[in-house]
Amino acid sequence: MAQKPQLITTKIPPAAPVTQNQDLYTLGLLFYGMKEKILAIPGFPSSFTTPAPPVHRIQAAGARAGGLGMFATVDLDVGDLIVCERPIVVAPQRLPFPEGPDGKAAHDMYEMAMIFQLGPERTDAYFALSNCFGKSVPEVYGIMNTNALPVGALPGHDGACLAVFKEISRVNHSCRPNAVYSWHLTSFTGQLRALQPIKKGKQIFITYLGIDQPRANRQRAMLDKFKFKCKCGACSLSGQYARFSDLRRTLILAQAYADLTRTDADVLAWATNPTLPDRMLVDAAELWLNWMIGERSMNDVLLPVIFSRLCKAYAALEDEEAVRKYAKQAAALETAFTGDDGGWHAVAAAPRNNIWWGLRRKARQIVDQ
Ligand SMILES: C[S@@+](CC[C@H](N)C(=O)[O-])C[C@H]1O[C@@H](n2cnc3c(N)ncnc32)[C@H](O)[C@@H]1O
Repeated sequence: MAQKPQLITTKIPPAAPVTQNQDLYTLGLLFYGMKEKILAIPGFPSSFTTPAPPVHRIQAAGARAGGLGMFATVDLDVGDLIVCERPIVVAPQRLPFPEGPDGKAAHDMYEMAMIFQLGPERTDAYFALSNCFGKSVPEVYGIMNTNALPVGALPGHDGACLAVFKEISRVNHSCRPNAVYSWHLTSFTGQLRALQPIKKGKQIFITYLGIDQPRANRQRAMLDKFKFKCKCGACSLSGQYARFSDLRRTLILAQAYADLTRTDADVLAWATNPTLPDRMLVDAAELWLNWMIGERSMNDVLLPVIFSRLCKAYAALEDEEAVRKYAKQAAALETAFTGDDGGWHAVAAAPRNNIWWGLRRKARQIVDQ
């Protein structure tokens, strides 16, 4: 019979800096062998910085989202780092907890191990987080499922893993988010960045689940997984505005899949065929971009494709201003999603230094000869 994977509780990174700063280490509820593979990542753990003094505050969230929430304490621009932190706990998404009385014993054991290894401050921070499952599941598990954010696959385990944070886990959900969370493996941190300009005093929202879905699907999923009825701006629309929003989101999702299969070949086909209208590609790409911005549904698959098309097509049309504008916008959003501009600042700095530059004119010259 196959051996069941063994779960252990362990500190990551190693305990050395713990005495100086409790916030530097994470408790891993991991399968045996994972910790060694994580520690073997080249450069692990890399250092990280977070804004000091902080640019956010945790306070009562108000009517639209229950309990506490995170608020900006300064004006923030697209791509600005709001907070970077090591999680309190990481764990595989699917924990092989046994059912029945054995399951209760296993939870009690993990709870004890967590409290023992986390120390009082981090334990208090963990158990102060919200638990939307009440007493229907053991508390450690309820808090984990209410607050965990994705960290993808960690070395040594094929399935998805999750992380619970002291600060980032306080961010409420909106189907029109103004911030985005991302995970950085080498520094073992979660990062929160602005997805649009956020004014001082405004609440910061991320999205918990895919939001390129009609409202009914989003609300069902939110109720199922997080036990609340979303009352965000998009969910509060009525009549034709609600139908329009549903339609736009459905089309954005469909387009994201369609654009995945496209390559530069169709940009080249347009650029080198002067009989096709000049604005054929840019009109379509600007429509998708405006819809995404209108819904604040920045599909991270579609967005790079759209910006890449816009910059190539406007370079082919020799519109320096437009290339610069879209490359700057792409740099800010790419930074928001990944922490890195993805090379877009270089495109913005030299719009003519681009193999697509002037392709339409050259194609016309060839036809005219
Ligand atoms: C990760 S916690 C967010 C922080 C939480 N509000 C707190 O007080 O710690 C997730 C829980 O917050 C609440 N929540 C988050 N977004 C919400 C929203 N848009 N509307 C209502 N409740 C929301 C729900 O109870 C949900 O289960």
